[in-house]
Amino acid sequence: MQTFTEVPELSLSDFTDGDAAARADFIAALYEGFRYFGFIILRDHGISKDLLDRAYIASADFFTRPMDEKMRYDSGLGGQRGYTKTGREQAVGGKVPDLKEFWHIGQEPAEGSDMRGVYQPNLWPDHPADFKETFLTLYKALEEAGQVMLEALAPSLEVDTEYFRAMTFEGNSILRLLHYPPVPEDADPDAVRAAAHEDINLITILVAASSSGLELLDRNGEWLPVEGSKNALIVDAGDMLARITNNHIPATTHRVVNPDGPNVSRYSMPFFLHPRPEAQLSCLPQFRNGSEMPDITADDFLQQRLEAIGLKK
Ligand SMILES: O=C(O)CCC(=O)C(=O)O
Ligand SMILES: [Fe+2]
Repeated sequence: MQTFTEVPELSLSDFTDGDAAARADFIAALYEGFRYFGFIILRDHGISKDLLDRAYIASADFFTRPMDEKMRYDSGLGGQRGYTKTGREQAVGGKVPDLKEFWHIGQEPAEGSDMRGVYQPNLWPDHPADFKETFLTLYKALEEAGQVMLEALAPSLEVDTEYFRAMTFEGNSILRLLHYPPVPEDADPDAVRAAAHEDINLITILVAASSSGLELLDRNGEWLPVEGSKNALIVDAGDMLARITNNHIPATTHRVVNPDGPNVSRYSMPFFLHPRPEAQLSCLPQFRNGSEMPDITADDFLQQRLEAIGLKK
């Protein structure tokens, strides 16, 4: 296994527009970065700066509204749609909730799709006016970026190019708009912006945050800051990918620490790429060695994990 001291940064255009050699290099670098860290940084991903800027403006516009307005969109659906206030979600086994509030946007299957009605409907705030259009566009762009990343990973995992695209087609993916407010003076001393956790899903595409704080736990047990260049995407593997590869691709533990500089808000936007609910998370035959986890559907696994993090009623 290739070893690294920093999270590698890759250019997606090598894969999407490069010649055969550039594509092969991208495929190899993605695999090596994912294998070692479960994380890579992605630039030249084709998602426009204008869309990312609009998304950050719309997100900050919503989160700075009065609490009673935000609470109108508290769906009570176990936090899977609309607004969730601070104090609700905590990492598996955590003692205190994270210092964050967030908004969840789910899949909107195409007209005529047999997935219509399967997912909870999205909620949309009245303000800002471009919220729905902006985040449906961003959802689709990040979903496509995630599917391309899995397509690029497929040859290294010895699965068909279309394997992950079929598994995630109209899947139960979530776009999460996160706001970490300035840390309150009376915050529990143990509380952090996001306590150490692993993501539940296949992979996460994270629009690099408005400020630093994200750290991953490396193979030596040390916390390593993850800093993408401006407008880069951070891509990490979740438990579902670890499960089907029998931890060959690790779901790396990560966290968001409280600021040590100015105590200001932090915004980020992770997109959690999920399979379709009925997809089987069986370990691929090429990774079986007797230590693999039992078969489970993506939806059963998700429900177990939502309960563990306090987002299921
Ligand atoms: O805010 C970040 O940079 C990371 C958030 C995260 O890890 C998560 O929501 O799962
Ligand atoms: Fe995460």
